[in-house]
Amino acid sequence: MMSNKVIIVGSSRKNGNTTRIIEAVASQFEIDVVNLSDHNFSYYDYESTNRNDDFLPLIKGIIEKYDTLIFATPIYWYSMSGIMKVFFDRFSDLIRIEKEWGRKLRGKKMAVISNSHDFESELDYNFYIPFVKSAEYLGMDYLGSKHFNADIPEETQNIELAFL
Ligand SMILES: Cc1cc2nc3c(=O)[nH]c(=O)nc-3n(C[C@H](O)[C@H](O)[C@H](O)COP(=O)(O)O)c2cc1C
Repeated sequence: MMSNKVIIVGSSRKNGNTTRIIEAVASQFEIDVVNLSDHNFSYYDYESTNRNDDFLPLIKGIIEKYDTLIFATPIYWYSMSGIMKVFFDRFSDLIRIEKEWGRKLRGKKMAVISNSHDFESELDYNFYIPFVKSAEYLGMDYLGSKHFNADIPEETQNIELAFL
């Protein structure tokens, strides 16, 4: 069955906490997964000299196939992971050189899955603002977020995702 939801994972390690949590989410909810580590793309370039790297085919494939994009990232320095930030920066290509693809994001849905060694109630800063504001800018509907404590493996059993 083709799912119209995809989890886009961006972590500095491929077999770490984020991947483990997302494997559990994906199997419980039958959601496809794209791991950014499987793709080669570089940080945003105003000259677009990297226009032939993996970013454009990757995002176009995601836009064509899915209506809900769930971004999964560990918390690194109170922010999304570096690879996820680079992926987000490349959305500027969809605003500058591939505008028709940027417009196709309008009306799609965005959600976020984060993890760290804290409980969600202990996050005393708004980690999710870049996602909320980016969704708003891109015309996407922000559904919400779910935070996992990577030290509590039981959290990945019987997961409830309020945003789905
Ligand atoms: C570079 C780096 C920065 C981190 N910064 C934070 C942080 O600001 N707050 C926090 O709670 N945990 C922080 N952590 C811990 C990670 O969020 C946590 O270990 C997470 O589960 C790692 O997921 P991963 O295995 O997919 O990398 C950091 C870890 C790394 C490697």
